[in-house]
Amino acid sequence: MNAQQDAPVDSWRGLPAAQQPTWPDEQALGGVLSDLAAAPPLVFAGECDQLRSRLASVARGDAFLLQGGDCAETFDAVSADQVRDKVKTLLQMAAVLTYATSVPVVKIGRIAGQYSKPRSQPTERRDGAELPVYRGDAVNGLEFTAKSRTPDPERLKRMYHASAATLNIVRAFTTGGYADLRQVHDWNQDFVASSPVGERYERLAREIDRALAFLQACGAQPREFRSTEFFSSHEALILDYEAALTRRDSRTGQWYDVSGHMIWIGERTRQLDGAHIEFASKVRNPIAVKLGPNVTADEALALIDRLDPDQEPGRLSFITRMGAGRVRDVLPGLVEKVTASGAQIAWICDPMHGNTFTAPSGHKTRRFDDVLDEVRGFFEVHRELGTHPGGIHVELTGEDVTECVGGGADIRLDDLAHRYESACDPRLNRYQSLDLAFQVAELYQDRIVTRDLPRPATELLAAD
Ligand SMILES: O=C[C@H](O)[C@H](O)COP(=O)(O)O
Ligand SMILES: C=C(OP(=O)(O)O)C(=O)O
Repeated sequence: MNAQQDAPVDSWRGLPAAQQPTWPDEQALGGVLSDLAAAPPLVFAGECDQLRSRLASVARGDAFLLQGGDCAETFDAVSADQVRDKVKTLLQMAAVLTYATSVPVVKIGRIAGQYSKPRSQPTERRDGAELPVYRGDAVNGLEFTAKSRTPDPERLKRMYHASAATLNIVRAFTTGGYADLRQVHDWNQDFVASSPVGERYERLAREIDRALAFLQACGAQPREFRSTEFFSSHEALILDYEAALTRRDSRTGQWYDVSGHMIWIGERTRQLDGAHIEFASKVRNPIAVKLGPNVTADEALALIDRLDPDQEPGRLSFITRMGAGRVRDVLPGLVEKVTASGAQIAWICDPMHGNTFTAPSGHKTRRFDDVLDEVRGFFEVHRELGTHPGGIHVELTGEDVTECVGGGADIRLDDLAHRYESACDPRLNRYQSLDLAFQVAELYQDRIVTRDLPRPATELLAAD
């Protein structure tokens, strides 16, 4: 790949760019950006193409997407154990979903680049003091002091190195034997045995067990048992960073943002005439856009015109985050109009961002039941319209944190302070994530039955 300086993708500059940090020292920023422009790519164009083709299957209804990870990654959490636990949780969820959906599950982490956050307010007040709000480790520190909250461009370099280290660990875990499907299934069985609501999931776990035993008895040792494809993604928020990591692909001459396989544009930065959409329109990565409850179908169609004018399946995904109370009202009109336009979009449900509230203790939190209800609404709408519920996008961690309430272990509002570690929004913990995967699996199986599609052959073997 050629370095970005050869012919920068520059058309976004000069357009209104929401949510950008105010760097105190432009010269220092310039130095950092030229170092980043000369740095090796974090991902390769061919890998982004591979993901685009996997997402094309999602858009066509032949695959399901599981995208998940931290709300905000932090530099301190770049450790083998923490990255492993996140990947492990996603692999466990994916195993259940693969069985239930009988289609490939495309796995994408909110990982190795999710270091910047759009915020509702520019400043935060505590005990009479007002300071700039925390915008993610790529920009400033979480600690409430003037020094820590001052944006520091050197952090962009730390983001690059943290992403590289994380990707290295992810690649090792997903291809080095750790992801072996039989081992992942053993972990799931442990979860079913130890979860207070595990009984509910026993049937599914037993069916998977039998399917694996059957394949083993047949002598099947597919490579896919031992390693798995796993892609990275993050919100493309700080455009100076993303542009510095944009390279021309020597094979095709096209531009790729090599900071991650998929990038998404958030609900707060998706203005049609804004810099983020312009930047995303110029790179060949698969792109996702978050759509909140106030989006109009015309806006969605205009986004397709800007980002996917050739209507290429896999190029564009819409991640809807309507809230449990709105999804059934807002989503149908949107899906109907987009489908009528002929565009093949992958529809993904983010059941987190429309369901946040502040607990009496002051913690931002989400109810597991609301999360599940939004996913249920998403499935209902797609079932009604005969369209494909393409996947879920979730904020989660592999740790036993107490940030969201409810789920099998029934975390209560009073428990939130016990282990609340998110640097920004609340994540499902490991148990809540697996609960969600089992429940989504059930929803998907209901859909298979409803649409009268063939049941998974392995399921027919499991005569309950
Ligand atoms: O993750 C999403 C946003 O960055 C986050 O919800 C914004 O939070 P705020 O409303 O506390 O700024
Ligand atoms: C900020 C985020 O979401 P949204 O843009 O949907 O608010 C996010 O997913 O981190």
